[in-house]
Amino acid sequence: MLKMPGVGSRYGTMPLLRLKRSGGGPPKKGKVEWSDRIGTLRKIGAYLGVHRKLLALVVFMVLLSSAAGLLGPYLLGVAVDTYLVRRAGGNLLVLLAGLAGVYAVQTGATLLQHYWMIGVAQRTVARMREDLFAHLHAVPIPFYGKKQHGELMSRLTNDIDNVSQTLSSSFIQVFSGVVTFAGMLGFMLVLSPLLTVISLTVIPVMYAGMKWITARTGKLFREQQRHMGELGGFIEETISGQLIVKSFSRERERIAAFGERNGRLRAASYWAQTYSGFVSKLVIMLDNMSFAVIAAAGSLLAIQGIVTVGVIVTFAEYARQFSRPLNQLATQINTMLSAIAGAERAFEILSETKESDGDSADELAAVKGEIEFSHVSFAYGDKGDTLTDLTFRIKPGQTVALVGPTGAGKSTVVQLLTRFYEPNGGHIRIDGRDIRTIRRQSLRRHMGFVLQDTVLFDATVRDNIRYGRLEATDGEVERAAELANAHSFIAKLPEGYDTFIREGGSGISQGQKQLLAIARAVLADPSILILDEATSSIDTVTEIKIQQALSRLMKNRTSVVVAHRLSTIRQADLIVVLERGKIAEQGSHESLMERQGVYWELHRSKDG
Ligand SMILES: Nc1ncnc2c1ncn2[C@@H]1O[C@H](COP(=O)(O)OP(=O)(O)OP(=O)(O)O)[C@@H](O)[C@H]1O
Repeated sequence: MLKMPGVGSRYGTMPLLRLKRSGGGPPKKGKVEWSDRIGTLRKIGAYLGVHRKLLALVVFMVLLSSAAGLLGPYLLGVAVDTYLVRRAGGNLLVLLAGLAGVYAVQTGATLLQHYWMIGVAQRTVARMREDLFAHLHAVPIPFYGKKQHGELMSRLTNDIDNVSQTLSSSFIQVFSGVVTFAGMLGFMLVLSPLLTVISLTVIPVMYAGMKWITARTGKLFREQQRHMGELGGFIEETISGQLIVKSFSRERERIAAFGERNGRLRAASYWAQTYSGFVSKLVIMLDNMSFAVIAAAGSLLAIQGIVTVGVIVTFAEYARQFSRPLNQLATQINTMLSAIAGAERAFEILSETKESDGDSADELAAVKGEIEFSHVSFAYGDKGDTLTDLTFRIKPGQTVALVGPTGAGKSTVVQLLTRFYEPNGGHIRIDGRDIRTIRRQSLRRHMGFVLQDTVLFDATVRDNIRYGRLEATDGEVERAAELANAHSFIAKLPEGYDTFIREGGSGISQGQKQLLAIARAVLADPSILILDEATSSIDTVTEIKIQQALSRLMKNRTSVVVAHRLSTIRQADLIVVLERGKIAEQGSHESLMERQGVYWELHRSKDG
């Protein structure tokens, strides 16, 4: 059966019964290098750079709100000294109005910075998602065979979501934390260097505590994301493979295997959350400590007349806010580390090499349809040769049937012809031209596929057929369905051509799906047809309909058939019999029967 790795036969390629996985996701690194993180930050920076102007506005608003936040406590201190301590005259109302104004500016600036930053963040992650999605279409097909689909989905959703949340809030918080802290320090130094030094004594304790925590949380968040991806992959696999799970009564094993993965995610999340939770507790404790230190030291200094009561009020107010920027820094650094971990996983996809056509490859104009394999050899990775020295040729409009036992290499021939894989030796030519010199998209545009496992999208029957040629009119779609013998069953559907097909075509039989696939190919009208005959038993009436439709489709069209039905094989112009990757024999049905070789044996056993 023709299997596009991870794309074609769902059940065929799925490791459903493999209970112990070595783990999906990126290879586990012992230590996260800062250079890796900086690389990721640079990439995020490049995305953010597009919104420079909005970011500049955000930065301005952060500066404004931080400045207002600093000015408030200072004015409060002045008020205390002026009106309470010295009982000096003056207009208290003006000062209070000034204070109200400062806090109003702070609130306004905070709201605006939030509003603009969300705009930047959402646009940035939307572009990341788009780039990732586009890149998924640019990577070669073997990539999909290596990755769990749900795990890939998790990178596009969970991981990007993490980046989105961080950009929306953490960025501002960290920046304003730094600005506020620096400003506060400046103010404090001007007011009383001695009290400043005393208040800062808690910082080394805080720093040591934070360092201890963040060293653990970064790694734990990566683990958490990795396990989340793995679990996502497992869920996706289970949902799409429910039929197989149920047919083999493997529900219990499946649930147990889920439990194992869920347990790993729980453990990773538990420790990640626990450690990151420590941060805020630590900060509150230090906050109280610094308040106590300022109150005690400040009172002593005030008694000696070194500082005024107003300065203590300002310091105490700062002390209350002191921990806020540091807290923000610390907690947000955790969130940011988690987001960087997510971004790293997302960018990992972007760093996958794209399917490259090479500089010399160009478009393929009209195709007559001659196909030639000349001494073609191929191996999947460093496994031994899957195909060895394949040579055969068909003229335009002819049909070649690939036959042979399972695993002989029939599908691999098709994978090479479509350039999903490249041969290690020999040449494949279409109309005498080596396909390596043809752009993949251009090559595939001349090909039509009718595969065993027809993939239908969540769309109407009409649009599913139209997938063959997007600009086709409704009339052309219906004409194609008629030629494909699909019209009569479509007409009986509740809403005819406008019936919506859900979840890959549930509610439509296997045979009907094939008829739709044939209609798609009829509409696409390709020069070369790639056909993977269904092995599954289909009722006789539908079988006849499919046969009829296929004969119409194959007429005057070069066809490469991974053949299972004797009728198709018999009518083929050339039968290539494969055995363990080599051509055992080739020729027409009559000539091969006459030889009484492998084909003759195969034919006899099928007949019997
Ligand atoms: N993506 C892959 N990676 C590694 N090995 C593969 C891959 N696809 C197929 N193979 C191996 O290559 C050999 C030929 O496989 P292929 O699918 O071409 O056989 P086939 O004749 O089409 O079989 P069937 O009739 O069962 O579909 C098999 O041994 C198979 O295990």
